[in-house]
Amino acid sequence: MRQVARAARASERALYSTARAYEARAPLVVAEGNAAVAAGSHPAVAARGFGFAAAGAFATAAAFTPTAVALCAEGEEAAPAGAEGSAPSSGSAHPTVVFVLGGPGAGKGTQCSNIVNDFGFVHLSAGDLLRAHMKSGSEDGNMVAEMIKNGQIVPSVVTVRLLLDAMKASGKERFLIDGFPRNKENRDAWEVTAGYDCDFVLFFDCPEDVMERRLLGRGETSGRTDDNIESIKKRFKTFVESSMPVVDYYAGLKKVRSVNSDQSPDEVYAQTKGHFAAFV
Ligand SMILES: Nc1ncnc2c1ncn2[C@@H]1O[C@H](COP(=O)(O)OP(=O)(O)O)[C@@H](O)[C@H]1O
Ligand SMILES: Nc1ccn([C@@H]2O[C@H](COP(=O)(O)OP(=O)(O)O)[C@@H](O)[C@H]2O)c(=O)n1
Repeated sequence: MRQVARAARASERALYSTARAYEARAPLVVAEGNAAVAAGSHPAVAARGFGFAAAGAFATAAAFTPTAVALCAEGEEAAPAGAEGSAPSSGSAHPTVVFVLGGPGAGKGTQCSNIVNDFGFVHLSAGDLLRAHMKSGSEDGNMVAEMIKNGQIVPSVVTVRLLLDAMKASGKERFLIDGFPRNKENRDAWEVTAGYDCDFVLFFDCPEDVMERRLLGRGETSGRTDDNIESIKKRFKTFVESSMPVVDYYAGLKKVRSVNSDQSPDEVYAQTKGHFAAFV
């Protein structure tokens, strides 16, 4: 099984190189520095001219994606990572990546800080990276700002590049990737561009009314354009329609480690850290 998975990964790498080669023929996608993962699924982006090269590139990405997903289902990461507290085997060819998911206000950022302190992970929040990108005067800053305010998911071509650049810049090997992947396009883009899947998903489960109360509380000081009731409702809708299917997908692979986050921060952390016992 391991040999099969290794051989499959080698062929995935070969496909990935082909995707890279394709990239050279897709100028607008290259302008964002990403592989054959395009913004084509996002009408707002197409309307803003992101989608021009995307149509062809997206078709290519779609052709690669089933391979990556099949590997994810069969590969050797899937089985061991499902075990509570297990760490990836030593000599792993890629960094340890934990995707941290949960609704807006579920407490992802709060708990990530605790894990960083105790288990030596680097915390990368996709939302924080996007907000910094939006303020950096980048060409697509206005589009990102508008999408965040509307609770929409920014095209993966932007987010995956920000995440991979931040990982590289850190020089570290263990990452909590918070608020990502937020939809299927995010997930597929990650697998095609990074070339490997997460080790497991840490999922914070919290009722909507609790999250709403927390977000309105956070909004009193956060200065965030989306911590208001109108944006919050839109974010909840996006979470249910686009993000929960990703959690369900990983649950099907037995990669989800779930925590009830409708408790005090200390109680939530007591549960959370149990999932990281192998990383002490
Ligand atoms: N377990 C908890 N109980 C009560 N409030 C919490 C809890 N966890 C986080 N908070 C607060 O709720 C708000 C949202 O938490 P945060 O960690 O930013 O969530 P997320 O990153 O999932 O959006 C913050 O103001 C935070 O201080
Ligand atoms: N993978 C991601 C993560 C965040 N985002 C955007 O950033 C916003 C804020 O995300 P966040 O993770 O910082 O905040 P929460 O909604 O979890 O509190 C989302 O509502 C999206 O608009 C995105 O487009 N793609």
